[in-house]
Amino acid sequence: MIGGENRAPSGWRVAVLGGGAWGTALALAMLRAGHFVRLYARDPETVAAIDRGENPRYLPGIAIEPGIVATSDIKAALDGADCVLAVAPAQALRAMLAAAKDHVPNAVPLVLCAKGIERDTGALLSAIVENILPTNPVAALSGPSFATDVARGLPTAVVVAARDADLAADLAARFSAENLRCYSSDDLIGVEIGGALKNVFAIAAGAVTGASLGASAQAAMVTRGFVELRRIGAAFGARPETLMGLSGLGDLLLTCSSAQSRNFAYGLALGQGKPLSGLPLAEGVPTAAIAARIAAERQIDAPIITAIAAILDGTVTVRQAVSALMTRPLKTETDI
Ligand SMILES: NC(=O)c1ccc[n+]([C@@H]2O[C@H](COP(=O)([O-])OP(=O)(O)OC[C@H]3O[C@@H](n4cnc5c(N)ncnc54)[C@H](O)[C@@H]3O)[C@@H](O)[C@H]2O)c1
Ligand SMILES: O=P(O)(O)OC[C@H](O)CO
Repeated sequence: MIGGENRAPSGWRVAVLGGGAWGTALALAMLRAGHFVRLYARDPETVAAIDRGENPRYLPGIAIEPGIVATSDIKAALDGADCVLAVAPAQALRAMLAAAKDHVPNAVPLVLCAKGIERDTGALLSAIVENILPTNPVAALSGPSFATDVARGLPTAVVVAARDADLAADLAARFSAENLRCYSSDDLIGVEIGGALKNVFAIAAGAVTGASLGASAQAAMVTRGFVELRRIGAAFGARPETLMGLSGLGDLLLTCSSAQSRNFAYGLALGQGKPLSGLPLAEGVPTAAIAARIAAERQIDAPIITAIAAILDGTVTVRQAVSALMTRPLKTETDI
């Protein structure tokens, strides 16, 4: 057991796994919601920095208020946890859960906070949890929420989803605080799909801006991208109203309109022909590849996703992709 527990009587012991931008911001959000928070960061330098009240690598310039117990010992982070937030990048989730597996208390909720689809398998992140931790109920927290905004305590609304509506509502109530408003949903798959696919379109939006294709092209891309998101969502059984909500349309609008988004910034560099190596995490890169494969396998018309995947793997240039998209056979707009 780690010392220094200071949770409110009604608070939970929340284990946050992942010491990057989002893990640190969510640890702060959980602290402000009255929980006792342990933050697992595999990098001891991050642990030392959080102990000093900062995380300069991932949240530069943001003060980390005292109260978070940081550790690079995953067993200690999980000991006695009432709830676990998984905040490693999507492609690292399986490895992190494998390391956590023997220490996650039985039956406590595992809340997915990453946004992506596993590139090698096409698995949604909830399927990975259900495979590795079959006795832990899965939830997902998603929606338009930049880590810096949440860490600064700026007003933010997200959705917490679980297959069990009562669990989703309970988690949403426990996670909400003055400046974090959590809606609940029982459409876990819908929330996952929206959060994963919006990253691909954020890259596309950045590329449109970077290549100076104009505001009209930007609006067209976001609108038609949302059609693709809805098509793929439907194939996975997502409810349309979920895709219209915070985790789908809401997050699409945020990340397609702000260079604060790392996916948008990645696309911007792509469109400008700048080097891509060394840029921060852009979850849309692996998700584009697997989403294009899923669309092809399931015969879902997803030309923008396919174009972004082809640009990212170097098969076509941005200009060639735009030309191909603009000269596709005409169709009715409502033909989704
Ligand atoms: N940053 C945001 O604004 C934000 C907001 C909402 C959702 N998200 C999502 O949260 C997820 C994480 O993003 P982030 O912003 O924290 O990324 P980040 O690059 O800031 O940090 C990633 C962290 O994960 C850790 N990590 C990587 N592999 C690991 C492993 N196998 N085991 C343990 N830790 C591992 C890294 O050490 C790092 O601390 C992504 O899916 C992202 O889409 C991010
Ligand atoms: O910086 P991005 O592009 O990873 O986006 C962060 C969040 O997903 C925004 O909701």
